[in-house]
Amino acid sequence: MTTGADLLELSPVMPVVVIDDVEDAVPTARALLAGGIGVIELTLRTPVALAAIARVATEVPEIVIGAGTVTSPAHAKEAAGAGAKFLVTPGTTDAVLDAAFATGLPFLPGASTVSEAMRLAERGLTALKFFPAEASGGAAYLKSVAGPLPGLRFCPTGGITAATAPDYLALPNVGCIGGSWLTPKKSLADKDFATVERLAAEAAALAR
Ligand SMILES: O=C(O)C(=O)C[C@H](O)[C@H](O)COP(=O)(O)O
Repeated sequence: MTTGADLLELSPVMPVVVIDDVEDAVPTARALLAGGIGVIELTLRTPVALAAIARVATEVPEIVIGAGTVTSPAHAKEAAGAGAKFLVTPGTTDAVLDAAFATGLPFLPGASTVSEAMRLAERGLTALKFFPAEASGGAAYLKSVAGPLPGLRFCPTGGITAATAPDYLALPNVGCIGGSWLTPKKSLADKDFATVERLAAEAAALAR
C-alpha cells in the first residue's frame, strides 16, 4: 500500500475509532480483524491516541493502522513516529499537506467543496476524504461532482450509518466510506468486543 488510492481499496468501510482507554486499542483492532475489516483509522482525539496507534502497530501487525483527525503538522509527524501506516485529515491546510507529504505515508486529505477538491487534485491527490459527508450534502452531492471531477475518488465520512452506507457505496466515485458506528463508545467502555466484531462483520459484507 503506497498511495491514497490504495487506501480506498482496503475495505468497504474504514472504521473511525476513538480510544479513551489505551487498553482497548489491541482488543478493538483484533475484533475488527475477526469481523473481516483489515484497516483502522484511529483518531488523534484523545490523550492516549498515539500510544494506542503504537500498540496496534506492534501487536496487531495484520491490520493496517492509520491516524485520523490529523489537524496539525505536529500530528502528522507524531502519528508517523508512533507507527501509523497512513494519515487522514478532516480538512486540509497547506501546512498540514506539506507535513503529510513529508512523512512519506499515503494519506487521505479532507475536502468538502469542489474548490478544495480541485486544489488537492492540483497537488496530485486524487483520493480524498469527503467530510462532513452527510452535513455537506451526502451521497447526492458526491453524485453531482462525479461529472465535473471524474478523476477524483472519495472516502465520505461523517454522519454515515449502516443504513445509509449502501447509498454511498453505489456511487462510482466512492472507494470506501468512513464511520464510527463499528466501534460504539458504549461497547468499548463495556469491553464488549463481541459487538464490535459483529458490527465489523456486517460492514465487511457491504458490497461496493
Ligand atoms: O476525526 C476526524 O478526523 C473526522 O474527520 C471526523 C470523523 O471522520 C467523523 O466524526 C466520523 O464519525 P461519525 O460521523 O460518527 O461516523
